[in-house]
Amino acid sequence: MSDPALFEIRDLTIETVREGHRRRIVEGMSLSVRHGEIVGLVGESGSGKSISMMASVGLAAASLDITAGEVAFAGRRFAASDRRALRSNLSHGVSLLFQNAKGALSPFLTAGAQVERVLAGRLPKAARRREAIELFRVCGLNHADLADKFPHQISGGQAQRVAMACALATEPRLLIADEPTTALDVTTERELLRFLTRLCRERDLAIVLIAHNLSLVAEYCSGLTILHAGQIVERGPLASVFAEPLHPYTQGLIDAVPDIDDPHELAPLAGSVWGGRSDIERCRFSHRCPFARPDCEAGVPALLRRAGHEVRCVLYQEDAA
Ligand SMILES: Nc1ncnc2c1ncn2[C@@H]1O[C@H](COP(=O)(O)OP(=O)(O)OP(=O)(O)O)[C@@H](O)[C@H]1O
Repeated sequence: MSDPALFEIRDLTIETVREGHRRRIVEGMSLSVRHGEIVGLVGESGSGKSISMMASVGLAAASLDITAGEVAFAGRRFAASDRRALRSNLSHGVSLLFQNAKGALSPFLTAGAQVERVLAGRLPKAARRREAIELFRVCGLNHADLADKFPHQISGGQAQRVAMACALATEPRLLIADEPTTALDVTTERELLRFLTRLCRERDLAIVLIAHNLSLVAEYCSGLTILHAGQIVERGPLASVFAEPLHPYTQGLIDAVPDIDDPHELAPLAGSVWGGRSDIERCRFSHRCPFARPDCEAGVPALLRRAGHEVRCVLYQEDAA
């Protein structure tokens, strides 16, 4: 029997009302992560990655309507609309890591105090210093050198590691890392992601890695979900999606990745994420798709199993019949 999921989102739908019009910003989003697994959630800016993950832990803004969906964590199920139940049940097992830690850390607390402040939630005062030293070590930081420094006195990479130490201080089983390396240079980015991969193995920590950059995800994740305008267009084991990307959007994202062994002109994707018609149920990529045809706007294509993973595109509907 396969390992059951630690964390699962099923059919999450999020709506907003703007100028009297109801707008579905996430539609039927699902995602599953097993213990110790890293899965990537990829899509362009505005495609709904952050909002889906925030909603799944009860942190969606009050102005958003969670109209459908369920979240399961460590064997317990919750309605996705029950923000309070999600927050109180997931806050101990799930940590969040964002980009630009330097901006997110309190400028008035030293690096050591930031970590100890989180530890105060589960340890008596006397034990906090020892645990902070250990968390600094785990995150590749020297406590003696850095604990008394304020965020503006350390580098971006060090600040991100302090944020990671804060995230680990609650002993999470799942880390949601929302573009954690966007503000860092390429070398520090790789270092941090290698470090996260090691953590996964050593602590059985599961990670949802949110990213724009498909090449980054390709190196570190075992599963991949691709989101466009709030709809999943393709998902499955990373190796399978890369071996045979089926959706024109996935193909476009892959074509936009530079390849040192196969230099090619990078083709930016035409159009914008939310540029198409919003008054009908449709494939939300149709207005940008080079293969678009009338039935793309005749409803939302089903997610179908093809070539070892799943794809949502009318190009593959006929052979399903
Ligand atoms: N509180 C909110 N109220 C209304 N709309 C929102 C709210 N938060 C986000 N949105 C909209 O939801 C859509 C998805 O936003 P989201 O931040 O999830 O995108 P993303 O894929 O994470 O993008 P990025 O990579 O830039 O962070 C966007 O169109 C955004 O404008």
